[in-house]
Amino acid sequence: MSRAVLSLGSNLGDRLAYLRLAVEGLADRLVSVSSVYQTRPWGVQDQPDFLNAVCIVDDPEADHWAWLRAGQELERRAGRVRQRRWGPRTLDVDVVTVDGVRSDDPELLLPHPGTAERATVLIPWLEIDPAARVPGHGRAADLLAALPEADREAVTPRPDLRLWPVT
Ligand SMILES: Nc1ncnc2c1ncn2[C@@H]1O[C@H](COP(=O)(O)OP(=O)(O)OP(=O)(O)O)[C@@H](O)[C@H]1O
Ligand SMILES: Nc1nc2c(c(=O)[nH]1)N=C(CO)CN2
Repeated sequence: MSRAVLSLGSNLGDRLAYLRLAVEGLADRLVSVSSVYQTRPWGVQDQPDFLNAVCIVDDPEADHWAWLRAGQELERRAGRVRQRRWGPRTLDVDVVTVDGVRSDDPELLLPHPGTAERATVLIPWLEIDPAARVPGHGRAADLLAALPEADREAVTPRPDLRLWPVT
């Protein structure tokens, strides 16, 4: 069994449609999907706000590389053009964790290196798994509590945007 946590983000075009495309592409492996959050950009700040969400997926056949490929295939379907690091994108799928796997291969770093500092990942993840842990870093709830208040305030729930189920 392989259970992965995937972070979804979009800040170009029809952002909700791109997040839905990702969730629909994962539908047969979905365990749970967070609400949608509107988030101020970190990294490169002169770009539009993101919509972010996190989903938990499960597939007995999939190893961590399979989850990376699945995410990249979804980005391809969303017509993602790889431009600058941390820049705007139609769809970003990051593999946050896969079970307790640790990897320092630059093609697939696990857990995803930004996780412990990103309220945009921790808040949606904790919504669907309050006991979440980042391998090597501890409880997601403690990591979130240690972030500056401004980081947490930059993440706003958007209950008006339904991601899953779509109907
Ligand atoms: N855990 C991971 N999830 C997704 N991609 C990863 C992961 N670890 C390494 N990568 C690699 O990162 C590259 C994609 O980076 P990308 O352009 O999406 O970075 P970014 O989204 O701008 O920044 P960040 O990864 O810090 O969010 C791919 O080549 C992929 O192989
Ligand atoms: N708020 C927010 N900012 C970002 C995000 C993201 O998903 N949400 N992703 C980035 C590239 O990985 C860069 N900046």
